[in-house]
Amino acid sequence: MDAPSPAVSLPSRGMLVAVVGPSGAGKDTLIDAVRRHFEGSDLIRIVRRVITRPAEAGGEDHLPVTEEEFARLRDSGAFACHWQAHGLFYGIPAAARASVDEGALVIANGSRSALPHFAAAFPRLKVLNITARPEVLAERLAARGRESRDEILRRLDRSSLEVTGDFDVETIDNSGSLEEAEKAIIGFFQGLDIDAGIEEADRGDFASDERMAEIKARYRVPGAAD
Ligand SMILES: Nc1ncnc2c1ncn2[C@@H]1O[C@H](COP(=O)(O)OP(=O)(O)O)[C@@H](O)[C@H]1O
Ligand SMILES: O=P(O)(O)OC[C@H]1O[C@H](OP(=O)(O)OP(=O)(O)O)[C@H](O)[C@@H]1O
Repeated sequence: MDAPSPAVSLPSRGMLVAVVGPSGAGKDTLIDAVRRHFEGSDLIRIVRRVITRPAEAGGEDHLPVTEEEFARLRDSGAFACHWQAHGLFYGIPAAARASVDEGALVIANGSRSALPHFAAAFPRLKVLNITARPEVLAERLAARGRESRDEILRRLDRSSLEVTGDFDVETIDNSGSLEEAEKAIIGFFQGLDIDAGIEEADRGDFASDERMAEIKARYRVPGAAD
C-alpha cells in the first residue's frame, strides 16, 4: 500500500488581497486589468461583491441585492465579512474564505474602514492601496458619471482616509497613465511570494522534493519568477 500523502494544511496557504483606496483612484479598472492578465488561472480569483446598489448603476460586476436581502444573507452567515459605506451595504461572500482555504489568491475590492473585519476573516491578508491625487479623483468621478455631484463631493470627503492599523500595505499611485499603473499592479501580483509560507512551515512534512515541487506548482502565481 502507498504511504499516505503528507498532510498539507491548506487553510493557511491562500491569501486575500484587499484592494482599497479612495473613490475614483482606479480600483475597479486595475482589478479588471488583473482579471484580463491572469485569465484562465485557477489560482487567482476575483470576488464578486454583494452590494445594495442596483445593477444598472454601472461600475463593477457586483451582485445587487435589496437591504432586506442583504440582512437575510448576513444573518445566515453568507458573508466572510461585510461593511457599510456611502449609504450602501457591501458583503464579501463566504466562498472567498473557502477559496483562500483551498490555497487560492483571492482579490477583493475592499474598504479601508473595513480592514479590521477583513483581518478577522482572512488570516493571510495583504492590502493593496490604490491612490491618486485629489484633483485627479474629482475629474475621474465626474467623468465616470455613476454618482450625482453631491455624492461625488461626499465620496471625496472620505478620500483623505488613510490606511491605518497594523496591515501589510503596498501602495500604487494611479495619478498617471493607466498603462503604468497596470504594469505596477500586475508586477505586484507576480511578485507575491505565496510559496514562502509553504517553505517555512511545511518543508519538513513533505516526503520528497517531487511532492514539494508538485505542491509549490499548485500555489504558484502565473508569471512569477521561480
Ligand atoms: N490611470 C487612469 N487614467 C485615466 N483614467 C483612469 C485611470 N484609472 C482609472 N481611470 C478612470 O477613472 C474612473 C474611476 O475609476 P474606477 O476604477 O471606477 O475607480 P474606483 O473603483 O477606485 O472608484 C473610471 O472612469 C476609469 O475609467
Ligand atoms: O471605506 P473606504 O475605503 O472609503 O471605501 C468605502 C467603499 O467604497 C468603495 O466602494 P464603491 O465601489 O461603492 O466605490 P468606488 O468604486 O467609488 O470606490 C470601496 O470598495 C468600499 O466598499
